[in-house]
Amino acid sequence: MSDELILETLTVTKNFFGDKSSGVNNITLFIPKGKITGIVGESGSGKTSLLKLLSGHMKPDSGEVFFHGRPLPVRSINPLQAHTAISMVSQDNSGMDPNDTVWSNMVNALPSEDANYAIQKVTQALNLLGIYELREQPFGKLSGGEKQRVTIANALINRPEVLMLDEPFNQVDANYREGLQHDIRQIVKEWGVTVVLVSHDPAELLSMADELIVIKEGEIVEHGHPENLYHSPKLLYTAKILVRCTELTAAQAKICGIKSKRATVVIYAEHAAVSAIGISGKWVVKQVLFKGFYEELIVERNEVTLRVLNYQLRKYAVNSKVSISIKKYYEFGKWLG
Ligand SMILES: Nc1ncnc2c1ncn2[C@@H]1O[C@H](COP(=O)(O)OP(=O)(O)OP(=O)(O)O)[C@@H](O)[C@H]1O
Repeated sequence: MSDELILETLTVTKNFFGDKSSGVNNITLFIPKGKITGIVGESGSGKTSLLKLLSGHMKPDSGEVFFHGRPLPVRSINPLQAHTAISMVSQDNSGMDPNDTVWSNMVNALPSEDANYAIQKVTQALNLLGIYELREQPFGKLSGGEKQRVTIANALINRPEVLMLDEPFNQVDANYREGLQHDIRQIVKEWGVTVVLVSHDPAELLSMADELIVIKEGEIVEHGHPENLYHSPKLLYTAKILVRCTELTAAQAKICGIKSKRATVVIYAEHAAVSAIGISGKWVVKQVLFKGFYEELIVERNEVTLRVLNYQLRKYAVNSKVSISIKKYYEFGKWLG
């Protein structure tokens, strides 16, 4: 059964300088209802522009955005029902007054002047994100992570159908980040809210998103289920964004024992195994990066540098000689770059 769609774009283009060098170009996409769609791409590829177009914050030069199958007009001073159904959390917490308390900030954002209604809504939203105790704090005095929680609570206050999140976890430490990710997944499950998530963190996108859209120079270049994109990327660009990997030329790949006629060979860190014994032992450990329950080794041979995962902690010291075996590799032609 195919997913019900909530947002669609049809050949949407928005350029800032009259040519294709900025913004987004000719984008047709479908956002499934009640799912988390992740948008990934290098810096400046057009992710935020796309969110603004999808939420009616920006008018396309051409093409159309549809919400529930109907054209979505650009926002004006009096927002339409469709606009209140789409809530956006931007990177800069804009819209929050740093000198005002969390409570006042949130009450002020509500359209109704009914005090009981406001108390109920704000209390609900703060509890949802587990931050009711922050209500009397000035927004500007909160930590980065607390600010993010408040901004997300504020965006959820009117129970939107779609929540757009533009790098919502970038100021948050690892523990807090996981808690916030968990809460958002819970809200998606319980409310059936649709999330569109822009992030630079591949681990976050792979674990949170149901669908991933890869964007490059303002165009969608690949899309699909995160697991499929991780294991079978069509483009080198996608592999480099999502995976801890090493990119080699065909000549460099030869040093790893790989014969390839393609322009580029990519080796994922988890597909290279290290051992202290073996016929070659020609690789030298250059760096040992402690990662908790595993290490990432940077090994070198004839100026070829590889990233390798190692689960036998402290087994290999810097400058020791090791053997490397490659279990799997990916080849990319020039035209797929
Ligand atoms: N209001 C604007 N005026 C002029 N150029 C803009 C404007 N907004 C975006 N751009 C340009 O359009 C391109 C895409 O920008 P956008 O912010 O959408 O990228 P992004 O993928 O979100 O980047 P990042 O990951 O760095 O946040 C960039 O070259 C940017 O400079």
